[in-house]
Amino acid sequence: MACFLNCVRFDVTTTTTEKPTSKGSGVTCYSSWDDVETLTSNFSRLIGSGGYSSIYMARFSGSDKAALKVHVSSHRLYQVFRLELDILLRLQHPNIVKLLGYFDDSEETGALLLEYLPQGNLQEKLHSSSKQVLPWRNRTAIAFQLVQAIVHIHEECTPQIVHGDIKSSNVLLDKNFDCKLCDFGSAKVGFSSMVQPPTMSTRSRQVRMVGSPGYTDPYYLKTGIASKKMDMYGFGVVVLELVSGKEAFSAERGEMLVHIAAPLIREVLDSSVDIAEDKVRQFLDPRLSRDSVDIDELKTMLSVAADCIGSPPSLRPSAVQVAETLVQKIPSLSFLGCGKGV
Ligand SMILES: Nc1ncnc2c1ncn2[C@@H]1O[C@H](COP(=O)(O)OP(=O)(O)OP(=O)(O)O)[C@@H](O)[C@H]1O
Repeated sequence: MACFLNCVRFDVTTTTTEKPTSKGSGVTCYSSWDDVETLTSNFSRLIGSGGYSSIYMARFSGSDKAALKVHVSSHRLYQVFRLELDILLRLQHPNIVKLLGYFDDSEETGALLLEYLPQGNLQEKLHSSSKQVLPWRNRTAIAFQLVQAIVHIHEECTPQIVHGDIKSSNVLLDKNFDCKLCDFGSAKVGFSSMVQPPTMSTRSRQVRMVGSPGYTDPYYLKTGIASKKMDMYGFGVVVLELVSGKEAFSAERGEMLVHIAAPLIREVLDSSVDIAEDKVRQFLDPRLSRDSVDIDELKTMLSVAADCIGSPPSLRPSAVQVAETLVQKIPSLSFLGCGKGV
């Protein structure tokens, strides 16, 4: 799909008398903080929070549910908001969270009004103690939809975008468990494949470099060089989560999933070894019935994850290559209409 490029930067004047305006893109620009309070019924229901923001339930156009992401009262967080706003204004893709509106005081407070995803984030879905187990076919579809979102930002947008923080809590699910990538606050814009981040203060450098435990590309940690391949690393970890049902990082045990999976991954990458079916199945999320999962699909998911977290980054596949592999080797994806456009 062609990237939505007709984005304009809007200068917003904060007054309490102006009415919200709908721009050509269908994105509403709210000019008063009162509007934001009204949308969220005075911030009455918190539905999520992250390192940079708080997310509240909102009502859009008086009735439709929406999510309001607020970055308040800090110049640094305002810059994160501004970056995310500029990016979301450019993006239009079925697997990327949709921007409905925003508030911007041009100084230190910003808010993004986003479509509401009722099934929350993938991390909660996979790792909470809820009895509801995400079926295998949804897991393969989520992997495929996520990689399509990455194809869009890496290859179809001008300038290209590296997300910079691919992880399961940044994958939201709609009522059909279709996935939407969110949180572009760590994105890097405008490079073809690799770029060294600009010089940063020691403090902000630490914030950026540490990343999300369990998901951060070791190559990025070592060099500070961001690239599309760091997104592929994060994607590989999410696929390991989908397969195993294990968290990317267990604070309790101080364990990273990539380390737990390492011996199996080594065998998967060693094409001379035909791995025993039993060994592969042992890695599968124990909440899934073993018989419900086709062994070849399981091997495909593992081998995609193995390639994506491999070293050096230059040998990792592109998002386009992963999308092609998934659709070729997991026939159920074509039945779901997932193969379109690949
Ligand atoms: N549109 C939405 N619909 C439903 N829930 C949402 C929505 N947007 C965000 N959330 C919830 O809020 C959480 C945090 O959102 P998000 O990752 O955008 O915030 P952040 O401050 O950028 O977090 P991070 O610490 O990852 O940078 C999500 O994991 C999800 O649970």
